[in-house]
Amino acid sequence: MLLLDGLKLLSNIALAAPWRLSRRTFKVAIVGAGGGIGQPLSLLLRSGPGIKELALHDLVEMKGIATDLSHVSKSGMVTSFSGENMLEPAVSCADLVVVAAGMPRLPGMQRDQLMAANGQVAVKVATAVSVACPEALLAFITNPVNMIVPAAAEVLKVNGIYDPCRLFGITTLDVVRSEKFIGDFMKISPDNVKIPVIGGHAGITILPLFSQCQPEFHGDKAVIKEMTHRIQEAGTEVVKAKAGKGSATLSMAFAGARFVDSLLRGLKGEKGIVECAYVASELTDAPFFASPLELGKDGIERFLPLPTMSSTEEEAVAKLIPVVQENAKEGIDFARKCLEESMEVFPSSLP
Ligand SMILES: NC(=O)C1=CN([C@@H]2O[C@H](COP(=O)(O)OP(=O)(O)OC[C@H]3O[C@@H](n4cnc5c(N)ncnc54)[C@H](O)[C@@H]3O)[C@@H](O)[C@H]2O)C=CC1
Ligand SMILES: O=C([O-])CC(=O)C(=O)O
Repeated sequence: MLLLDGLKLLSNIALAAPWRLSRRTFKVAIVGAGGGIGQPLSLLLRSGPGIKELALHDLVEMKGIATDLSHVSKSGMVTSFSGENMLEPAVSCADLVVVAAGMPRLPGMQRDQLMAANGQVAVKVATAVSVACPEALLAFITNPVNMIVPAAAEVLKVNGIYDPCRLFGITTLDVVRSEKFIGDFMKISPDNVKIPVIGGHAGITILPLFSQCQPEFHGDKAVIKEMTHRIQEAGTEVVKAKAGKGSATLSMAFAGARFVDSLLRGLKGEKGIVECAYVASELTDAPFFASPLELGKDGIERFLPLPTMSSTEEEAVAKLIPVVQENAKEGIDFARKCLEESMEVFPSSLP
C-alpha cells in the first residue's frame, strides 16, 4: 500500500512539473536516405543520442539499409519506407524531417540547374509534411538550397501550416569547410575555430565573415580573398574531383549530422545552441538569408543580429542580396506553378 502511494505521489510530481516531462528522444525521418549523403548521415545519426525512431525513406528499396543500421548497438529503432506513396507514412508524426533527396551536380553544372529536377522533391516533401507532421522541423540539404527552401515555404503557406521558425536550408557544410580551411591555415584545430557564414549556399552568396572569426584570423586581405573564394567554390572543388560521380557526400553527412544534433538539442530545451542556416529572415532585404540562429524547442528561438562587418564584407553582402532575392523568387514561382498544375494539393486555397 505504502509503495503504491509513493508511486502515485511520484507520478503526480512528474505531472505537476512540466520540465520533468521535457522530451529527450525524437522521431527523425530522412528522405533520400538511400543516397550518397543519406546513407552516411543515417549512420552518423544512429551513432548519436536522442533518436527513438530513425525513419528512412527513398524511392529505392530501403529494407536492406534499414536492417543493416538496426544492428548498430544503440538504442532506438530504424524503420524503412520505399516509394513515393510511402513518403507520408515515413514522415508521419516525425519531430524532424531531413531531406537529402534529389540529384547532385555533374561537372560544369551550377546548383540552380538542379531546380527543374529537385524542385519537385521540395514540393512533394512539404506537401507530405503538411499532412503527416505539420509541427515537425523541416530541414533541406537538397540543392539548390537558395530556391528549395522558398519553394517549400510556399507549399507550407498554401497548406496553411507555415511556421518560418521550423523551416531550414542546411548550410553547415560551408561553416565546416571554413573551420577546416582556417584551422589548417592558422595551424590550430578546426574544433577551436568559430566563424559565421551568412547569405546563401551557392557561389558568391556563401559569405564567411573573417572579421568575426574566433580566434582572430591572422591573414592579410589577399589571403582572406583567396580563402573566401575557396570556401565559395569548395562544392565545385569536390564535384571536379569526383569527375562525374556526384558531389560532396561524406563531408555533407558530417555537417548534416552536426546540424541535426543541434536541432535535437534545441528541441530538448538546451540553451545557447547556435548554428547558421538559410531561413526566412528579416535581417536584410532578402526574404531568405543564412545567418547565425539560436535554436530551441520550436526551431528558431532567436536571430542573432548581424555583426558589424568589414567594408569588404559589407560590399559582398550588397552584391549577394539581389542574387538570393532572385533565387527566392524563382523558388516561389516554381512552387506556385507546381501547385497550380497539381489538383491534389489544396488547389482551392491558391489565391
Ligand atoms: N546543402 C548542401 O550543403 C549540400 C547539398 N547537396 C545536395 O544533396 C542532394 C543529394 O545528394 P547525393 O546524396 O549526393 O545524391 P544521390 O543521388 O547519391 O542520392 C539522392 C537520393 O535521393 C533519392 N530520391 C530522389 N528523389 C526522391 C524522392 N522524390 N523521394 C525520396 N527519395 C528520392 C534517390 O533515390 C537517391 O537515393 C543533391 O541535391 C545535392 O546537390 C550535396 C552536398 C552538399
Ligand atoms: O556543390 C554541390 O553541388 C554540392 C554542395 O552544395 C556542396 O558541396 O556545397
